[in-house]
Amino acid sequence: MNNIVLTGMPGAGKSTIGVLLAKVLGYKFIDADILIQNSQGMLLREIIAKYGDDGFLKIENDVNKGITDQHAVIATGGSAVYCTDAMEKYMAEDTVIYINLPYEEIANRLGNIKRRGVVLKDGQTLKDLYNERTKLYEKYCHINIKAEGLGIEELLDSVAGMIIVRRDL
Ligand SMILES: Nc1ncnc2c1ncn2[C@@H]1O[C@H](COP(=O)(O)OP(=O)(O)O)[C@@H](O)[C@H]1O
Ligand SMILES: O=C(O)C1=C[C@@H](OP(=O)(O)O)[C@@H](O)[C@H](O)C1
Ligand SMILES: [Mg+2]
Repeated sequence: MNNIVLTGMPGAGKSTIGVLLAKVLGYKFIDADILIQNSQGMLLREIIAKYGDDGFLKIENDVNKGITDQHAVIATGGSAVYCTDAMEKYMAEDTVIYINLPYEEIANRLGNIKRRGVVLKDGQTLKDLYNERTKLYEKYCHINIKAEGLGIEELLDSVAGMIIVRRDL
């Protein structure tokens, strides 16, 4: 097993869990969103405003594909699931974990999603986005964690447990 890659909707807790998981496993922690910001010297929402959704996704694909670290927990951004090359590389080389939450729980966590910077087409609602992405998160994962109602520590235990089971297979 190489890297652990966390995917899921914005607000699912990828970044929060990722850093804690890295400590538990003794791995490095990489937040792909921070790599994207550093690569452009701009905030995510500024990159989206400047280059549009497609331009942002190209940068996101390149940044994720370009990660060469090993033994790292990688928190991807929610839109990484559209980055086909990067997701295929992650699926081939790493363990991809989808943090799967019901729509209502995501909606409650995301107040102003525009401020965070989300790849959302004009007229598309959060619900539309959730439905569109769910199929992709399910396609590009090795482990689908049902995280409904789990607090941070409970989710951490669940994810770490699944990784240990998979290692033992
Ligand atoms: N298991 C959890 N239960 C409740 N709130 C959580 C949980 N995990 C994360 N959060 C909260 O949800 C918000 C989004 O978390 P974040 O880690 O930034 O998500 P992501 O990286 O998936 O977008 C934060 O306010 C965080 O504190
Ligand atoms: O889902 C999205 O469209 C996005 C999620 C963000 O990351 P988080 O999932 O960590 O919030 C970030 O990559 C970018 O602003 C786009
Ligand atoms: Mg994040």
